[in-house]
Amino acid sequence: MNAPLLSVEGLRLAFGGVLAIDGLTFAVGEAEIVSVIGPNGAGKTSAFNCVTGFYRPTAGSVRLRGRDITGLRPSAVAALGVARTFQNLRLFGEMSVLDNVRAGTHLRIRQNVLDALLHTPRYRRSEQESTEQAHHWLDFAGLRGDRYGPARALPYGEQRRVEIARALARRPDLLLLDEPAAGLNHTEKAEMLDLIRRIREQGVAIVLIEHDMGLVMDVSQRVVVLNFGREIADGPPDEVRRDPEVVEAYLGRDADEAEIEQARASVAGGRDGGA
Ligand SMILES: Nc1ncnc2c1ncn2[C@@H]1O[C@H](COP(=O)(O)OP(=O)(O)OP(=O)(O)O)[C@@H](O)[C@H]1O
Repeated sequence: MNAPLLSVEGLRLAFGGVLAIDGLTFAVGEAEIVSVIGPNGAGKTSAFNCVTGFYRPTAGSVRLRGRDITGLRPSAVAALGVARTFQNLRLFGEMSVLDNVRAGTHLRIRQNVLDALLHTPRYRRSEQESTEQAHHWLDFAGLRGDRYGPARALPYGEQRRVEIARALARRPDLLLLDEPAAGLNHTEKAEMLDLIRRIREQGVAIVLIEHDMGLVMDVSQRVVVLNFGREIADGPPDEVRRDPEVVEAYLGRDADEAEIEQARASVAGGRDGGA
């Protein structure tokens, strides 16, 4: 049997005395969408940082198509086909929107220094190709704003699209999205849901951290739940949303009946369930 695209096994991460992740195991198949959910501080972003090489886990392994990538540098992980976005946007604010995305294409389009210095036809062709691809991914991400002005001038929701376009320009097999719908209004969230689905249709697998349960339950094939660094559930959305331990994690132990009902509705997602 083929190894899954991503497999995380027995991951642990300690910061001094704080155990941010305490034994996380999950796998992501090709073109699959897996969400990682959990209350604030549960360890979700830390898990992303371990997968993408920003943190070296204290124990456990991260494998990409069976190859051990634990502890590789972020650039090495990216070169193997893993792209990510950040909870707090990390665009080059003064750079044009187009150049931000062109920067994403440079992993794929190789240039050498001599070509660049001499502006050879080969260099001009590769620059042209990079620009065309950047436009393509900005179109794909549904950017409406000005592409030639500085990225920081775009509204927040548009900047999120640029960040995703830049990640896609790397042509990843696996994309990690850290709270892509945070701060978006209702219409923008619906468009984000559509974009995530279209990314998957391109054959890209997605790991999603997201607090909007409606979005998570709609788009995911599987949901992994973390609580205080510990994995408490891994299964299809329908199963996870009924799991009593998951409902409790979102609530605490001392909740009354009404609060439990409310949390159940929230984890259930759907029309009224957006967190
Ligand atoms: N660089 C760090 N140094 C020390 N502790 C950290 C560091 N990064 C995260 N932590 C701690 O690790 C735990 C998990 O944090 P993490 O940011 O991964 O949670 P999260 O589930 O992504 O939360 P949120 O939903 O609020 O983004 C928290 O207790 C946090 O305070």
